[in-house]
Amino acid sequence: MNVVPINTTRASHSVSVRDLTLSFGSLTVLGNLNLDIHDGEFLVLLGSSGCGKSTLLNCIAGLLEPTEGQIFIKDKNVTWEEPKDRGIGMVFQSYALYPQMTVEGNLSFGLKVAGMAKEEIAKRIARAAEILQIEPLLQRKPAALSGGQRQRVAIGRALVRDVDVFLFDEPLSNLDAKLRSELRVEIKRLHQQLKNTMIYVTHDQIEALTLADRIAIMKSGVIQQLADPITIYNRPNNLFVAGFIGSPSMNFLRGELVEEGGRTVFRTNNVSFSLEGYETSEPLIAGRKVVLGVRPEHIKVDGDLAGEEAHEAVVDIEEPMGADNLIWLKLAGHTISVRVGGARRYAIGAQVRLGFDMTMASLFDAGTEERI
Ligand SMILES: Nc1ncnc2c1ncn2[C@@H]1O[C@H](COP(=O)(O)OP(=O)(O)OP(=O)(O)O)[C@@H](O)[C@H]1O
Repeated sequence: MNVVPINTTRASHSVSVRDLTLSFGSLTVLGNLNLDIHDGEFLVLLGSSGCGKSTLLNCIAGLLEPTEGQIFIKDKNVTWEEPKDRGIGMVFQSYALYPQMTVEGNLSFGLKVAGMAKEEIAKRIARAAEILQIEPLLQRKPAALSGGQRQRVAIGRALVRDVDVFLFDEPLSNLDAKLRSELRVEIKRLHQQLKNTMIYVTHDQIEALTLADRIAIMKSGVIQQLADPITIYNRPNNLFVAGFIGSPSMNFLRGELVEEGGRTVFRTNNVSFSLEGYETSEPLIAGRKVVLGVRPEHIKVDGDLAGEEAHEAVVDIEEPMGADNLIWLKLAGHTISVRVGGARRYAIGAQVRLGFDMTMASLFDAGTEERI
């Protein structure tokens, strides 16, 4: 008889959240939430303000005690462990540096308190300073640092602790746009270099799409979809995810599935759209009220069309954005946006022909709002 050791049947999880419920009095912020984060994974918790992402991160960090459920880090049940005993390092939106200490003092403080040997502390600070390129700043105090430099020091403080898991709570949201994109690239490089598990909270979809191995997109304390960024972008689970990700937003057309010439087509305001190329494992049954979602870059205009079905539309307004030109058009009683190359310009009122790339479209049930 073959005996399979229990732990070989389980995937390697760095962090596991099991049936987590967190309530503040009568307000349940997280209800029965489950999430497994792989070893070395960069997981982004994404959602709008108040959806519970910081609450989830704080439960993992040990800053909030779950009402129910358990949390495992590296297969150890840490539900009742102190934050300092969880093998985590946390980086917050506010840098929380000690103003009276130098950068070096800030980096070494926690290690000194933990009683670490001087040589080991020096070694760790040198390594962190090199990785984060803050060597020239070590003797400065936080007041003499820019926001980006302060946040690097805050990351350094987590780095010197040599933790298994990094937790980031909107670390870039206090920085201006340019710094934010620079530090975003650095955090990505840091992850590629260290290969630690990182859990990163943000409401910024660009941060989520660019940094994440997987995104957990949340609404009202519930994970709506957990998948890699391309899947989230191209095959959103439901209307909420489809509308949250993408800028400008996906175009949504409300209508109905109808039978026409032996095929099921999408019909809205008396205009029919072929669904040829749309992939689904469900049968498309006539009579169902649906929402058709198409991203602005998945609509072909005039010369891009290659003999597929096309519809007349009228240019309403255009927004040139340099590399791209976003045109807003009236089509079948809807206003939709289409992304074309920056060099292509359209006169207001011009008539164009549009074709939807149904292989990239999304169809949702109008009632449940779930993907078909
Ligand atoms: N200590 C608390 N007492 C009562 N309610 C709280 C407490 N902390 C958070 N909440 C509530 O829990 C919900 C989730 O808050 P949380 O901070 O997790 O949201 P978030 O998604 O991180 O949003 P943000 O991006 O604004 O921080 C909110 O409705 C918030 O008002």
